[in-house]
Amino acid sequence: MNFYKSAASVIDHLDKHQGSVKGSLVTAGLKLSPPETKRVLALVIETLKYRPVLIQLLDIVPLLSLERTTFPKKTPPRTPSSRSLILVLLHDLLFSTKSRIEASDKWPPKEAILKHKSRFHSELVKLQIREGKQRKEDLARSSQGGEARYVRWNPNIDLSRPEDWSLDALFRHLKEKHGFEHVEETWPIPSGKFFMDPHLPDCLLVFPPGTNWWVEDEWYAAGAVILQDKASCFPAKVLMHGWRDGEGECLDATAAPGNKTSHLAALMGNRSTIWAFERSKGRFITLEKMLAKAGCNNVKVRNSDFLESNPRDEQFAKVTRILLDPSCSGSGIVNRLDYLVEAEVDESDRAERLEKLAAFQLQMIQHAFQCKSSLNAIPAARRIVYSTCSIHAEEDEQVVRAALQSSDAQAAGWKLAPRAEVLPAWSRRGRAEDLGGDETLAESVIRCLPDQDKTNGFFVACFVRNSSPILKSSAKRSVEEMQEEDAAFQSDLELEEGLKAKIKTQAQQERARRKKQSQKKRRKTESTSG
Ligand SMILES: C[S@@+](CC[C@H](N)C(=O)[O-])C[C@H]1O[C@@H](n2cnc3c(N)ncnc32)[C@H](O)[C@@H]1O
Repeated sequence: MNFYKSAASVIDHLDKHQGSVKGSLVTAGLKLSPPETKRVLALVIETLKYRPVLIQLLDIVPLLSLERTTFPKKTPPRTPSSRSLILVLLHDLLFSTKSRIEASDKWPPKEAILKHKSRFHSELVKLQIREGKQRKEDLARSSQGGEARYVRWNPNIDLSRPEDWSLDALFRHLKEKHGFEHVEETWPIPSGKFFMDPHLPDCLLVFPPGTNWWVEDEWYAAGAVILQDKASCFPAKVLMHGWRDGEGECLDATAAPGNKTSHLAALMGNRSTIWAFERSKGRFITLEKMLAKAGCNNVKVRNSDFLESNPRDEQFAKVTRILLDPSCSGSGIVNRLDYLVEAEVDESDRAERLEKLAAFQLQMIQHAFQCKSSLNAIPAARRIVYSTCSIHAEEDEQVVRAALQSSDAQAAGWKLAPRAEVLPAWSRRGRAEDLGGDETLAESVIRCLPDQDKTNGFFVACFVRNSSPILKSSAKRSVEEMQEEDAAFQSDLELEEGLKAKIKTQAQQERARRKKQSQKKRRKTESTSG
């Protein structure tokens, strides 16, 4: 295999399994001499440094579709993906010291790329100007990383305080105090601009990398904005799909530091109850502080181990939805490049560590599967979201598969929610090969890849069961109930499809209700005093 193909195979392998570059050389089955190893390692690391820029260029010059014959969508087994091959070749053409691809001019992949050489060069110059970089080398991924900074607007503060902390007020604040202008989604994000994220249009603001207006800002100090990566907002969003007031309560089994708990509280309009478990004493203190700052009024915190809780305890009888975001390897949190060059970790140590984590994660899911009411023998919990910030299939799809196959799942009828209920507009889904080849299961879960999705690496799966006291079978539901449910579902879809229908935020609705109430009170007082 030639030098470029070897490097591309390593990148494929890293994307799939993570680990160090050196480790990937071995596990990708490449047998190279020491000088070849050195050369391949250097190319992989350099390509990964420039990957965000290379991907932006490939969005503008879509080589995969322009040169489909040379770069097929599916490549034969034991050959690298076309995308990774293009990345390493393009890296050498644009960023290597010799600015050329070191292969015969007759090699079809080189020929195909060279056809578009001048276009790539001119687009690179444009990008450099847009980013304000003097040298093209300055486009390399820095240790700050990322293409965006995400900020979640927290409506709980607006709901619980007399002042105006609404989204509109935030937009005004950003314009007047920091000179930030609200625009439509644009990549790369121009400096001084921000937009609402198309997948979370009601709460997530997207700023250019390097933004830090919140330092010593009153909105941040008040807890009205929370710094939270986009992918980590997905679990609460998926868990609360179709939620209505009066449905029941929620449980967050692994809550600290509390970002997802406070997001859940916001999606519940700060009403009903969230039971929040945290095992560690130190992290529990952080959780309490965080929830107080975020104005969460509906959380009952427990400094205890979820696995030691009794899932059939009467106090949890009303819990219909559970969030499970257990400890994981954190391999998706990539804001530094150290994982690329870390000393080679012994493969067997790595496998053992992942095995232990996966066993714990599975145990947590199975414990949650048992949540049901002992009062009336009607299962209450009907929706469980499992998430990790890991990109290892061992902690993601493989745990989900084992959970589905467990006797607890089979006995209680737990299965995966369909894609339509799990952020359907998010295109990167699970790996079928780690779900027994089942494409439908793979479609049901979400994956995020660092660099490629402008988020941390992340995984979300949603288990559901039908035997719920709330969702009656369609035969028993009235036409009105079904229409209402369809409407709720449709509105979720519309939001997610990025149609950004002008919806009233919960805070606006709450303020209107409060205003109406006080007008009513005033009229009453006026009529009695008159
Ligand atoms: C990935 S973090 C959760 C992050 C949190 N969901 C957030 O978004 O801010 C996992 C947390 O679960 C806690 N934890 C791990 N095992 C637990 C258990 N069995 N019961 C309760 N908490 C647990 C850990 O101490 C850690 O704080």
